[in-house]
Amino acid sequence: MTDRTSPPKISFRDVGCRFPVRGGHFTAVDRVSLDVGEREFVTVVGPSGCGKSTLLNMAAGLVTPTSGEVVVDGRRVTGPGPDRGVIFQQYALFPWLTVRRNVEFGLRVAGVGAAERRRRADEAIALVGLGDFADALPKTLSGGMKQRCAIARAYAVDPDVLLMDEPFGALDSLTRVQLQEQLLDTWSRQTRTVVFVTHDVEEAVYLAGRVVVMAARPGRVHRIVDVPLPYPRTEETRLSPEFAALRNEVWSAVHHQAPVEAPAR
Ligand SMILES: Nc1ncnc2c1ncn2[C@@H]1O[C@H](COP(=O)(O)OP(=O)(O)OP(=O)(O)O)[C@@H](O)[C@H]1O
Repeated sequence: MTDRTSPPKISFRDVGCRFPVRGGHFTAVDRVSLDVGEREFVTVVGPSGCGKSTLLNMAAGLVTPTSGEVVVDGRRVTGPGPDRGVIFQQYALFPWLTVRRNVEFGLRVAGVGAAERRRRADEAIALVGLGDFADALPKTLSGGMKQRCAIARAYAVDPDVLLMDEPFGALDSLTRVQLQEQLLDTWSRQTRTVVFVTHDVEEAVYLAGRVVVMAARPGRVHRIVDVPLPYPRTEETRLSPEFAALRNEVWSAVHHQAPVEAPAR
């Protein structure tokens, strides 16, 4: 499904990010180089604080790199854009708007006319299985349904790239599995490139064609693990010995990272 021979969809080119802290700087991401192909599904895992969100936010244009650059479709990222949809762990829905109005919001901002807005919103709502709840307010929805709504909002704008930061992190494991399957199903039918940050090694392997394992202090790419399991992935995939072997490999890469040596004085 992925074409890694054509020019990359997203290129992290020697990208770094330092945040000012009292008395100096903290290097959150250090010289990361990574190409993500058109239609590729890449997951990013690593210990807490290793810079996963910062990396994603640089691709989203929400954080500016302090060195290097992120390039999408050959253009340097200088800010957010409709070509990149971002989904966070917190649903960030407007509580006073119905599901449909929430989903229409980005389209309204983009100046899409009312009829087209409605059509695209309803299509995205149906895609995430919320068709019966289009007129519901967020407070009447479960956590999983709220997250489906947030995903529908990103889908409606029809971005080429989906940047997802722990989108299922707050959900119970059953809902999480359902949303993983729905995401893969949608991804397989569309032409989207996905970068998905997670703490969950099993989730990382289940979804991805490649898992990027990051290391902390400073945040950098530690290893990249190919996941040559065929799509569509199913329960059988999760129970297969190949899946278990890959999960163990990624788990070891995350949990047995060599300690960072103190810099030479
Ligand atoms: N605006 C900021 N100012 C200062 N330090 C920051 C800022 N944003 C992030 N950091 C630091 O950069 C490091 C990387 O943060 P980041 O949120 O990218 O890590 P992460 O891998 O996503 O963590 P987690 O898995 O816990 O969400 C952390 O040590 C964090 O404290």
